Amino acid sequence: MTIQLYNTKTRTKEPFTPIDPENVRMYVCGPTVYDRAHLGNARPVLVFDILYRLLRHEYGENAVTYVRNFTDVDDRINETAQKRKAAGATGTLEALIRERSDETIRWYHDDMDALGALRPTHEPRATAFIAQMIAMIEDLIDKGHAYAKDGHALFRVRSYTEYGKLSGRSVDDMIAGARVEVAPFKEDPMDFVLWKPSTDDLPGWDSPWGRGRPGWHIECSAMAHELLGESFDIHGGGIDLQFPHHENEIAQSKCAGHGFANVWLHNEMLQVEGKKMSKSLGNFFTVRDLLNQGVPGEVIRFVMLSTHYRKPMDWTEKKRDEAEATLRKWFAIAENAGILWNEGSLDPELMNALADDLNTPRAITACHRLANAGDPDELRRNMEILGFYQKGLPAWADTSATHFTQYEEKLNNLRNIAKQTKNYTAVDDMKAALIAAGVEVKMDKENVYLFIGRGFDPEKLKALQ
Ligand SMILES: Nc1ncnc2c1ncn2[C@@H]1O[C@H](COP(=O)(O)OP(=O)(O)OP(=O)(O)O)[C@@H](O)[C@H]1O
Ligand SMILES: [Zn+2]
Repeated sequence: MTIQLYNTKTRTKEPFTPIDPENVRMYVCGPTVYDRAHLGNARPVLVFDILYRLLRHEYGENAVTYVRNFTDVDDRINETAQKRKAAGATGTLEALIRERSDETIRWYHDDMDALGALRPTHEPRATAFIAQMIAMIEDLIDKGHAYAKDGHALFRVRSYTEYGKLSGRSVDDMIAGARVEVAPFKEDPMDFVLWKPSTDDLPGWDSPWGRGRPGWHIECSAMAHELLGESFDIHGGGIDLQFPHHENEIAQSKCAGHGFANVWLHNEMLQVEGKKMSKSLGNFFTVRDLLNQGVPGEVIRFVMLSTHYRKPMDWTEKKRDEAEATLRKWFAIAENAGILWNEGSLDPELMNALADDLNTPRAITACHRLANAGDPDELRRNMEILGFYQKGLPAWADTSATHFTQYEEKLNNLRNIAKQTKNYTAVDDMKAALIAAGVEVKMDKENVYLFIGRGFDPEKLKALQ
């Protein structure tokens, strides 16, 4: 199978050839861990999860190294820690900063696990690689690509003639269009920060330029180099990072003499009314908000994969409902799979779609066809590669009749008693509790029938026992 990927660097779809098929290497820019991830942040996670699965399928489970970092040097993390300290929290500021990053990472894992995203091979925290960042900056200064001034280290953008190639802009256009900061310590307004001083009340690390902290861009260059080597195959992230973040990563790494990434992949944005969902615009909701509203992780995943990653998309109730209905149908078929469901091959149309620059909408169409054909083993196998079937059948889609029998019997008994006593309170109460647990209740003269409804919560159901 030939995997084709759209390389932002060349603006063409290219056949993918790894440097070393026994160790295919991918780096994706991860989150700044200051707060819960919003739904937009989940898009790159799911897109690169599909690519990770595809590469593992093609080259072998142990032949792919996937690195996604945590940016844990950030003013917004510090602010929360400072507020907690001011409110009387015990511990040093460093400890409170660490606590904030730790809890955000925990949330991130919980949320992305719920979407069925596999954990990357390495999830480095920037603060664990400060020494490598300092070494890389020193090297750039030695080579004349960077300079130190007033406690800062800056990258000399005009020393790298290829600057702007990834995003297809010239340095002068970028100066005209971008918000470049003019500062007394800069030779040129385009130059960007590799290292900056820290104030006494904030965390900092000793460096040849004084106590300070790294700029955001050097973090990714240093971690990618340390964990993936001089050259690697794929670098990914959202299109919002193409400039300046990725442009700067390339400049730093190339000038340090590294080959860096061969293929650049960028996912388009999740939007709200035509605008990027973002923290700064305030037009966001978190993955956890949706999960708490009873939207299953599989449904979120389905909606996200229904649009090709290079197209902008939005989240709508209609998409959610359709995704939920489709998955219910698929799970109802796939749950009848036999123990050897994993033995057969994957559907060629589905695999071709994924190999064609991760065409997940076409892969989903192929899955629809398999569902209509009705072979549970085959459907389950193909749902698995799309990540819909991670930990067995999800409770919300469990349609097995026995699941509800005890509750149906109990409600029926209550009704029989009520028919004698003419007091229906207990029946109405149980019905209300079932509905609150997301169960649909239907009754005819003889029987009670229960079905899984919207927002089904097995825990609430258990409380009714
Ligand atoms: N609306 C979006 N749609 C798709 N991807 C997004 C969106 N917003 C951010 N991303 C991606 O999420 C990842 C994590 O980004 P980062 O931590 O910088 O986001 P953030 O600063 O929390 O978000 P914001 O951009 O809302 O301020 C990056 O790969 C970024 O490209
Ligand atoms: Zn990055």
